[in-house]
Amino acid sequence: MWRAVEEQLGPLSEAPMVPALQPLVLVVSGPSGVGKDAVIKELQATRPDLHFVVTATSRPKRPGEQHGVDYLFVTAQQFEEWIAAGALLEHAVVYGEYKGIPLSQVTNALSRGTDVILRLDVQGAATVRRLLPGAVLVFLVAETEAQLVRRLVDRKTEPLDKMLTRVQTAREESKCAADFDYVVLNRDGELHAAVEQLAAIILAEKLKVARLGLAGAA
Ligand SMILES: Nc1ncnc2c1ncn2[C@@H]1O[C@H](COP(=O)(O)OP(=O)(O)OP(=O)(O)O)[C@@H](O)[C@H]1O
Repeated sequence: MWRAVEEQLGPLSEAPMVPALQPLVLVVSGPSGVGKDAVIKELQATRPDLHFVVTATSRPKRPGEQHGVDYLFVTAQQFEEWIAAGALLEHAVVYGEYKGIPLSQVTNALSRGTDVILRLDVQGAATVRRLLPGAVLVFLVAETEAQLVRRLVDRKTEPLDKMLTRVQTAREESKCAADFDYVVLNRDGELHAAVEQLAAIILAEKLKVARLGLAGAA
């Protein structure tokens, strides 16, 4: 039968129908207190195949945070040297402290074929959209503004003046969802559901025809 098919239609190709999946860059963003760190930590626990970029910051460590794990805690001077050397993909002053993404972490992971997860504030996400147009941008939201502030208050990491700035900024940033590709609702007590949704986004994005280079291939 095989031979008959080949005789009628010519040799049957053993070439893969689908090229190897390309690594992607996924940005998790959203206002302060929405749960970016919490969601990323939970995703990290189940997905050793992803590279979670360790953001550099000049802000002081919060209790329980570890250098090189939660953030790279560096001095403002070190930060400025990195900026001058072009060693950061993106950087900004957020609530009076530097935050930035070491470029080498991103390029090294992508060249190994590994997907990269970035945690960025809203202005950083906009910068990455310009620099890496293929990046997938996810906007995390809480159920309500009140819920977001409850989380920040319960976290007990900000004094009142910093809290006011964060809530005011969150008000503005909450209007930015339209600049993102996906919105994920991080409901209180349902972190796991938000993490599952992120994993679903990663999978769907990797299988997109355009990303596989198949668009217009016919
Ligand atoms: N789904 C959830 N249910 C209950 N608590 C949550 C949930 N998600 C996050 N939290 C808690 O809310 C607080 C804020 O979360 P987290 O620190 O991850 O926010 P963030 O977006 O990273 O904030 P920032 O930008 O200020 O660093 C933390 O104490 C975290 O444990």
